[in-house]
Amino acid sequence: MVRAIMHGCNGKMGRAITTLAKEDAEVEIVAGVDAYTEVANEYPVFDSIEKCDVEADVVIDFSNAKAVDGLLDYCVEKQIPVVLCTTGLSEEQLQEVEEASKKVAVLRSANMSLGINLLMQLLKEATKVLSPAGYDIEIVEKHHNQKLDAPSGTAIALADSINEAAGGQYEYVYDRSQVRKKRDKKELGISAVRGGTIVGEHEVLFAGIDEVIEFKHTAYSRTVFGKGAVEAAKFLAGKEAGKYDMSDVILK
Ligand SMILES: NC(=O)C1=CN([C@@H]2O[C@H](COP(=O)(O)OP(=O)(O)OC[C@H]3O[C@@H](n4cnc5c(N)ncnc54)[C@H](O)[C@@H]3O)[C@@H](O)[C@H]2O)C=CC1
Ligand SMILES: O=C(O)C1=N[C@H](C(=O)O)C[C@H](O)C1
Repeated sequence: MVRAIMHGCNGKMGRAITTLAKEDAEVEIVAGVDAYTEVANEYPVFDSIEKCDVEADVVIDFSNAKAVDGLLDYCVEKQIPVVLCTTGLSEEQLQEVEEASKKVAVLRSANMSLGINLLMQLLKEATKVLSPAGYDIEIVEKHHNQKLDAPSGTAIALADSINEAAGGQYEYVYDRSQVRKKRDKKELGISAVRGGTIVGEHEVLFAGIDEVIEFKHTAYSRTVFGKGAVEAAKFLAGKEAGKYDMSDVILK
């Protein structure tokens, strides 16, 4: 049985994972952490990770970028592997993730779903053919109106997969409203839409002369992310220090 601390336990994803863990005989949430504690939970809940004194094999994190620094310090100090799913991390924080992964196992992924992780592989193949052929590449993501960060971590991760396959030639463009010039071939546009309760949509367009190829992933519920996170937690428990990602869990 893998004992997990749910960091961000009272948020949308924390609640989804609490439900999934109850149905899974191989994982148990032994404690939660959340800045919001005004609800009843079936496990002890602390209002900050530093206060959590419950023994565990892994931390699952879906919280807030501001909470990630303290979480990494805690996991390094207690030597607990961490599945880091929070998005919107700064460049400095990504560097801290690198440093932490030298001392403890860290699995960071902006998207825990099987579909998006497969899409990242497919995009690399498409890019190798369509980028040299001059196709323009644009990403459009849509999310609910409660989301704090934009563009989504997934949109950036999809762009990074494309750029890796293209030898790093693309520059990401998030806003065209301040310039009056034609699109450069080396641009990779990323646009964010926010509204209602959209769980998560990502579209990648390869636009050429007289044809457009579109890849689209739609998440219809948070369960797709939750299932991936639970599998990642089981995979990461007991692993040695290092940087892991979802391809280690689901695409091997
Ligand atoms: N990697 C993936 O597959 C996915 C990542 N996410 C990301 O996960 C994060 C959380 O998403 P949601 O659950 O939708 O957000 P949410 O806003 O519903 O939940 C976040 C929770 O974190 C809590 N929190 C805030 N500060 C905290 C702190 N210092 N310590 C502990 N808890 C704290 C909040 O009180 C809240 O309950 C976001 O960054 C989101 O983009 C969301 C879905 C999938
Ligand atoms: O905040 C969300 O909801 C989501 N965030 C992740 C992201 O930023 O990519 C993943 C998913 O799309 C849902």
